[in-house]
Amino acid sequence: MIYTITLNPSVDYIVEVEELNIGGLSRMKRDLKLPGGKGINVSRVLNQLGAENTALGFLGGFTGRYVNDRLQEERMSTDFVTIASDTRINIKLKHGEETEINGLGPDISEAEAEQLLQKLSALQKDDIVILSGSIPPSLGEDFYERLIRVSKQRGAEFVIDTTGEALLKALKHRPLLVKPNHHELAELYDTELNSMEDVVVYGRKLLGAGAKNVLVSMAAEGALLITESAVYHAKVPAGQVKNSVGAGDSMIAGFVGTLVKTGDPLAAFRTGVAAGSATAFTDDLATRDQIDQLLPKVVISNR
Ligand SMILES: Nc1ncnc2c1ncn2[C@@H]1O[C@H](COP(=O)(O)OP(=O)(O)O)[C@@H](O)[C@H]1O
Ligand SMILES: O=P(O)(O)OC[C@H]1O[C@](O)(COP(=O)(O)O)[C@@H](O)[C@@H]1O
Repeated sequence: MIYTITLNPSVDYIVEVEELNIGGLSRMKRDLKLPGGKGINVSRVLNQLGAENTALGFLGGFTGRYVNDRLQEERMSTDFVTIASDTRINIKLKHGEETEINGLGPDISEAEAEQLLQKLSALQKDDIVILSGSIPPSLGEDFYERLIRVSKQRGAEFVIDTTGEALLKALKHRPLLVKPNHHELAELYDTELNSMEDVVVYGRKLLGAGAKNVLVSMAAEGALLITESAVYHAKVPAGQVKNSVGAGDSMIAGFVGTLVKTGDPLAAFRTGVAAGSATAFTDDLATRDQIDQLLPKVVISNR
């Protein structure tokens, strides 16, 4: 069974303006509210792929109820801890470019945090826990490590998609997969990545530090899969980008969902890339049909 954990869900408020008048008034051309947060996005795409999973994390207030209602409409399996504070609202501003303003996240008490840790005591050997997104400051930077320790004690594997110290600290616990984008990878090692070779060199460092599989996503430039035995590059299929929010999460869902089903990292990579691109080419997250259509158009080569 796959579990996703979203410590910091959101209502993603997508706003499109013709022109952005900083310091003046801009009128919206279009707006859209979506249930967000990285693990929640992973769960929604896993559902599309028919991969059984349960979404865990914290939800609170009117925004938390909105996210929960939307997930129930999609008949998702969820087991969130209800918290006293409001789930955040993240602004995704489209004005030719995409500008994102993400909230820090709500206050979460130790008692609420403990409730989530308790839920992990039901994990079983070979379950997969996907830890995705930022940590609300009230939980403390080491919260992922607490979740990883409990997961490992129960014999579960884990995937982690976060940034900075929290990612570096997780590596020694041997994640099944990490998926930084190329900007996050550069930031992690305080460097600049000027070529694909540079990306491979720094991607391999993540492998050396403990990750079993490394995916480095590079938006329109595709992605790299780096394993102990090989390095592959995938070119993305052609298409019109509508909303790339959630592309990385979709990629993780495609990869993990297919790896669990087939045990084949290359098939998993192909589905991951197709799912990422299918999400970039649609307003909301990708559907199964959209992913299936792109699968044969993903070109993978050995590096
Ligand atoms: N502009 C795009 N065109 C085609 N595919 C894209 C585009 N943006 C993202 N994708 C797909 O989604 C994957 C993840 O996107 P990326 O933006 O790198 O991740 P993140 O959302 O984590 O920053 C990419 O590897 C690619 O397969
Ligand atoms: O927890 P963070 O890092 O603030 O990210 C949360 C945001 O990431 C998203 O999950 C999208 O992530 P990706 O575009 O990286 O896939 C949004 O739904 C959400 O607003």
